[in-house]
Amino acid sequence: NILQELTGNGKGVKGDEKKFEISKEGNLYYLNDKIRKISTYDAQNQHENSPIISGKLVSSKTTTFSDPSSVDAHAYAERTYDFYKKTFNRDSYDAKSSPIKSYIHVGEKWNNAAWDGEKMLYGDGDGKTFISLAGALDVIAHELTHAVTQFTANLQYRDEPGALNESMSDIMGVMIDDNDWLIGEDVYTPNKPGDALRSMSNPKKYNQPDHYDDRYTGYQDNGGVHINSGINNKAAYLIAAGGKQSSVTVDGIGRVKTRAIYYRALTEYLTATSQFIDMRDAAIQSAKDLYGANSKEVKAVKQAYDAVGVV
Ligand SMILES: O=C(NO)[C@]12CC[C@H](CC1)C2
Ligand SMILES: [Zn+2]
Repeated sequence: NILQELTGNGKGVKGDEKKFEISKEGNLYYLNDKIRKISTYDAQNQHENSPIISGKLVSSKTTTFSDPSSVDAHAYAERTYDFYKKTFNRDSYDAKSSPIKSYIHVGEKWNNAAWDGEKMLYGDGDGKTFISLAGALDVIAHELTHAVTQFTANLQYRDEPGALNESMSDIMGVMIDDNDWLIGEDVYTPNKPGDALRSMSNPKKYNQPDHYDDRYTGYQDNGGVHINSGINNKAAYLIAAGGKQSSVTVDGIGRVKTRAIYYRALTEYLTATSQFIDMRDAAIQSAKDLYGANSKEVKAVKQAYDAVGVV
């Protein structure tokens, strides 16, 4: 049976008008997209580590929704769902059209967002480091890509596999969001325009390494998962945009082919314990599968991993 489409509207975290799919039960409207199976809940500031975050499905007396975090969490989850379906023909994070549940207002001024293994959690931010983290499409795509990774390569969340896990989420985050190579810029430091949490084109700008010889080998951050992701992020940037690093020149192949290579590597070749060298091999093999063994795309992948010292 074809579900009747019902369109809701509201202003997002940045004050921009958005439209999205809702449903009506009785005399209330709900953030429940029955077509994509996406629903959005208010966690009412329950702590992010509480075992079970019960939440209230966001409702409204009219088709207009007034909570900006709920508007963006819902609309951006739809955008991410559509990106994966259209770009990779993947139906939700598990490719089995599992429902996507998002919880906003998690914690107190929580400067974070997370996929907790079964649902999306968004903090409101403290208003200085972050504003509501639901307000950035690249953050939502980053988090939902953690879910995709969990159901595919399932890269362990520590050391080199963990940095690759993080990098995959950054790569898909920038691919879906817009034509920049920045992560979190829409919700990071509201009083400092023009900065970002991370840069894939210039990881060092935000204290990430861009070469394997400079990798972090300590114990913080699960063995540097948000630090060493910069190395693979730079490689992905170079494959797409081209450039020169450590006297290696890469001839870029564009964002569309780059994301196809990484999606294929993630879903066909990477495993839970893949190291950076395995990422290089998986990307080369994926490029061969997609474009041919002697293609310029394969050449670009090899050059990029040479440039970041993963050889
Ligand atoms: O990289 C992350 N999680 O693994 C972040 C940290 C701040 C943004 C929301 C979640 C990105
Ligand atoms: Zn992450």
